[in-house]
Amino acid sequence: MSEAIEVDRLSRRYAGGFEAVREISFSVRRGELFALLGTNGAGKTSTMEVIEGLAGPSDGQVRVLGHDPYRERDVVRPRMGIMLQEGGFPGDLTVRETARMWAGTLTSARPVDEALTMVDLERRADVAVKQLSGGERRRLDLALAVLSRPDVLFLDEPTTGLDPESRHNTWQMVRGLLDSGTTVLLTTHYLDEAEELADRLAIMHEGRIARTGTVAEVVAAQPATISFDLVGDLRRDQLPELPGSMLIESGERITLHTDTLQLTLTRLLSWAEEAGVELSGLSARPASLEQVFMTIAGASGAGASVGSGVGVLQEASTRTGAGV
Ligand SMILES: Nc1ncnc2c1ncn2[C@@H]1O[C@H](COP(=O)(O)OP(=O)(O)OP(=O)(O)O)[C@@H](O)[C@H]1O
Repeated sequence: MSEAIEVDRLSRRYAGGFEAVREISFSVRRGELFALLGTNGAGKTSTMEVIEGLAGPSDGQVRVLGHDPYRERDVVRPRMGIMLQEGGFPGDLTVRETARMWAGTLTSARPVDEALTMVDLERRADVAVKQLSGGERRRLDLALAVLSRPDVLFLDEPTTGLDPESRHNTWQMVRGLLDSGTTVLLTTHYLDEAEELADRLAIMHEGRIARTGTVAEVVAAQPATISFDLVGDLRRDQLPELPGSMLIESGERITLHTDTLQLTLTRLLSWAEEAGVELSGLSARPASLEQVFMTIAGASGAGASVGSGVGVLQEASTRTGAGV
C-alpha cells in the first residue's frame, strides 16, 4: 500500500449545520510531504482533526495507514505524531521534564535528549517551559511530535513565530524525517514553506479544494505575466494583437497575462524589433504560488467561481486585439 493517507469525499458539519469541509478528496503517498494551504477559515484544521482521528467525518471516508483513524484510534494513534498549534503543557515543568512526561505515554519513544537536539533545544533542557520564547515553545511542540518516531507526522503551522534561522533549521529537520520515510501532512500560511517542502499540495477555500498538484502543476495553471512601460511615443493602440492574452493598463504600466508565455513574448518582441520600439522596464515571469493563492482568495470576493483562474482580473481588463 503506497498511500499513507486517503481522504475520500470528506465532509464535516458542525452543530447548527455549518459545513466547514465539503466533499474533499486527496491522498498522501508514503514518505511524501503534502501541504494543506488555504485562507483563514478555509477548513484546514477541521480537515486535519478528522485525519488525526480527533473527530469523525460527517460524510465520506478517511484512512490513515489503512485504518479508520477515528474508530480504530488505538491502532493508528501510536504511529502518528501530532504537532498542535498550542501544546498546552504546564509551564512550571522544565523542557526535559515535559519531554520525559510525554515520552512516558509512548510505547517506544526516542531518547528525550535526541528529540531536543533535533529541534536545537538541548541547551534549554533545564529551563521552565514558561520561560521559553514563543519560537522555543513551538520547537518544543515539534520535539514532542517526533518523540514517538511517527510514521505519519502532522504539522499544524510549525514555523509560526520562528525567526528565519529557526525556520530553516526546522525545514532541515523535516527534510531529514522525509528522507527516513516519514509521511508529513503540513498546514502553513507561509507559501515559501510549501514551495520549499511540499511534494504536492492542496489549496482549500470555503471548505473545498480549489487547486491541487505539485507546486509546478498548480503554478502552471495560472497565467504568466509580461509587463512594460508606455513611454516616449509608444501608445497602447499601437500594440500588436496578442491572442490569448489579457491586457491591463495602470498609468504608464502595461501588464499582460497569458497562458502561453513564450508565444506571447516572442510575438511582442518580434513586433518591437520590426517597429523599432524599445519596451522600457520589460519583465516576463511565470506565475507564483502567491498569485495562485491571491486569485483563489479574491475570486469569492468578486463573485467569480474558484477555479476560473483569472476571474477577478478579467473584470478590470480587456483582451489585446479587441479594443486596444
Ligand atoms: N467548533 C466549531 N463550531 C462551529 N464552526 C466552527 C468550529 N470550528 C471551526 N468552525 C468554522 O469552520 C470553518 C473552518 O474553520 P477551520 O478552523 O477548519 O479553518 P482553517 O482553514 O484551519 O482556518 P485558519 O487558517 O484560520 O486556522 C470556519 O468558518 C470556522 O469558523
